Amino acid sequence: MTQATDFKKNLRRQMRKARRSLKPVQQRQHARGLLATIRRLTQFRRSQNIALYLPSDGEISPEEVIHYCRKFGKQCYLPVLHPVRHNRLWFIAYNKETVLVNNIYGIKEPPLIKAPRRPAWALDLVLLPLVAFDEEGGRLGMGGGYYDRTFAFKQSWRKERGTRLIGLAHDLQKADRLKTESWDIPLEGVATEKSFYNARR
Ligand SMILES: Nc1nc2c(c(=O)[nH]1)N(C=O)[C@@H](CNc1ccc(C(=O)N[C@@H](CCC(=O)O)C(=O)O)cc1)CN2
Ligand SMILES: Nc1ncnc2c1ncn2[C@@H]1O[C@H](COP(=O)(O)OP(=O)(O)OP(=O)(O)O)[C@@H](O)[C@H]1O
Repeated sequence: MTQATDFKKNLRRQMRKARRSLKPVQQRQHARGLLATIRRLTQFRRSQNIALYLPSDGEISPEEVIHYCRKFGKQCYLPVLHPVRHNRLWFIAYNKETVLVNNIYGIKEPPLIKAPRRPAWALDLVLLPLVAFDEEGGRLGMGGGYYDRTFAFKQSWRKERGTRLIGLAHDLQKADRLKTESWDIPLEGVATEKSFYNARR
């Protein structure tokens, strides 16, 4: 194994452990703090179709953001593992009536049958989960390459066009500058319970 992969593996283990160690009361505070960070962003205010996720493995919870979206008539979507195309995501509408099932990782997702889905490029904003981030928009995920593959089309688009990608994390998931791989899709920023780290300064 190369030194770089070793580094990623260790960082993943360390950050996943740190976020899992947060107490329920801290998780709830962070979920509220995250909403306070997000609702101020123009990128969020202007967006109508927004993809989020349901938290797992100690991830910061976007559930307060989901409630806020519903209250203000924004449509939420959840990622669903693509049944055929390897390591890609589909985005399915998520409403109060949506029934959820566990995917292979034990993360809740809407079932695919008959559900209205939206192509990745037609989402206004994607609030994506991550394991570690840096202030330049670098992201380390769970290692499946799901988001990188699904949003690979962004590499050929002008930066300011199309679907906007913002990472969500606990502030403690901030790392020193992460080495970017050729396939990594840069984030335009990362929102935590404390701040918004704008990578486009
Ligand atoms: N809440 C949430 N939903 C998400 C993601 C995410 O990171 N968080 N994903 C972001 O991509 C996708 C799922 N990707 C995932 C990739 C790996 C593992 C995982 O737990 N891996 C195990 C080993 C896997 C195995 O059993 O083979 C591990 O590392 O312990 C989980 C989710 C789509 N949905
Ligand atoms: N656009 C792509 N095309 C083909 N393979 C890709 C692409 N993007 C990523 N991969 C592959 O996916 C694997 C996992 O990538 P990486 O470790 O960067 O995932 P991650 O961003 O941490 O995971 P996730 O996006 O699921 O949270 C790598 O081996 C990489 O080669």
